[in-house]
Amino acid sequence: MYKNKEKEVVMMAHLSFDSSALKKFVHDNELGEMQAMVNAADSQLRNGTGAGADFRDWLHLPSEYDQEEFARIKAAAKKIQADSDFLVTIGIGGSYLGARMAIDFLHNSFYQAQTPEARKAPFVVFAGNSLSSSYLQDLITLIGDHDFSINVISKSGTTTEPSIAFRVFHELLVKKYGEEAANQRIYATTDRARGALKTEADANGWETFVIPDGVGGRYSVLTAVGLLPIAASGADIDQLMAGAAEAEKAYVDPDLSKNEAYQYAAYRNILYRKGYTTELLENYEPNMAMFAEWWKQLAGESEGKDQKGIYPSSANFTTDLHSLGQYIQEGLRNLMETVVKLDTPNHDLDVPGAANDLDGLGYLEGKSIDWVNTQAYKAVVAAHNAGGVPVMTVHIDEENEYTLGYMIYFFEVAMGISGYLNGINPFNQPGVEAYKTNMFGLLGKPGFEEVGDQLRAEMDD
Ligand SMILES: O=P(O)(O)OC[C@H]1O[C@](O)(CO)[C@@H](O)[C@@H]1O
Repeated sequence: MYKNKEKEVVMMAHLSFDSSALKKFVHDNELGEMQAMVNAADSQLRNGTGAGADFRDWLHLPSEYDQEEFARIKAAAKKIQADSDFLVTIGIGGSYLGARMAIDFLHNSFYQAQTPEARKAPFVVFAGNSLSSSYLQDLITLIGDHDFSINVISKSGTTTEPSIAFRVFHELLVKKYGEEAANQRIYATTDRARGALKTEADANGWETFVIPDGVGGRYSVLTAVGLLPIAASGADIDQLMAGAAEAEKAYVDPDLSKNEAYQYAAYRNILYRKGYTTELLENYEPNMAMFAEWWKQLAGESEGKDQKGIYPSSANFTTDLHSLGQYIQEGLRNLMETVVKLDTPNHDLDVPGAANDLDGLGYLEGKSIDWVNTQAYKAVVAAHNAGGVPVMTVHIDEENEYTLGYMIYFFEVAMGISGYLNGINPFNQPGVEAYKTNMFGLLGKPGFEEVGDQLRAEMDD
């Protein structure tokens, strides 16, 4: 494995935030001048004096997680591993993205195509995150006669997409195993006491796990929402929580010279006020593409409200340098970039030699491919910087559970601070109801008839 001394230092830090490429965009005095505002945001977040204070329980999840529930999650994961080839994980938004990104991040890039023996765990598949009938049928076909279990995840228990998918897979499960045995294969992650799913689970004896009241969907990956599917996939959730717990300690001091998560929040705010209104989260590892999708919900639902907020987008490098790269270099100058850069890959290879040198790559013969990747990253930072795009970098040492837990907490705490810095409630999401109301109207849901009539009339116009 390729390592150097500099990387060893980074490894000890697990994660480090690098703002050195911002010099052209942010003066030296500006960060310090944010300190008073950051102190106020910190107080809102830590003391519950800000809007949305009831949804801050994610802050102490890593250190205070219910140990009885944690043990049950691990036991359920073991049972699923023993009796299932597939775990159908049903949920959407915060009830989906965390588990999905973590499983991609923590496993072989071709996890999905591995044999069960190589994977040493069931194939965790996802449903209920779209309304595509083809997707559902393709998944049914993939599962075929294999053994499977279901983890249905919904705080409300009435979200349309997962509810439909759950009906489909529940029916399939009962058909395959009979009602009683099917009930032993359903794991419901939902509200502690209320809601449709909790009621149904209790009535049927399904094992249930809790989405705590004070944790919103996008902050729930370190609850059973993420932990059960992640554990079932064979990943080490003890290490995931240990990394997050370390970050919980690391990002507690509001002093901007010490707290890198707060620095990130402050720099985003400084840049946003200068007109950099879109942020691209970028990676140089294909298995981090879903991490950006998780981050987009975290940032978008937390900050995009009251007609303001940074628009969260993403790009996957180096592939998107050959598509979005043109726009980033020369398009509308409202972009900022945050790169998640992996410093030590799980595997490294050398560029092979070739008898002839027709592709002109001879000069790279014997060089590590990760070294090439890192030079590409450095080259892109310099090019985008010159082109007028501020770039920040979050360096992570390795792709493992510990680092992922650490990074999850880094971004969560940064978004909380960032939201308060922008004068909004970072923990609600009132805007997501608008499409639901219209959809319910068009679908004819009882109580929404008037909306439906009005929409149909407008559409006929
Ligand atoms: O867990 P539920 O209630 O099904 O909600 C799923 C997702 O829907 C939202 O409420 C809004 O779309 C998200 O915040 C949440 O993560």
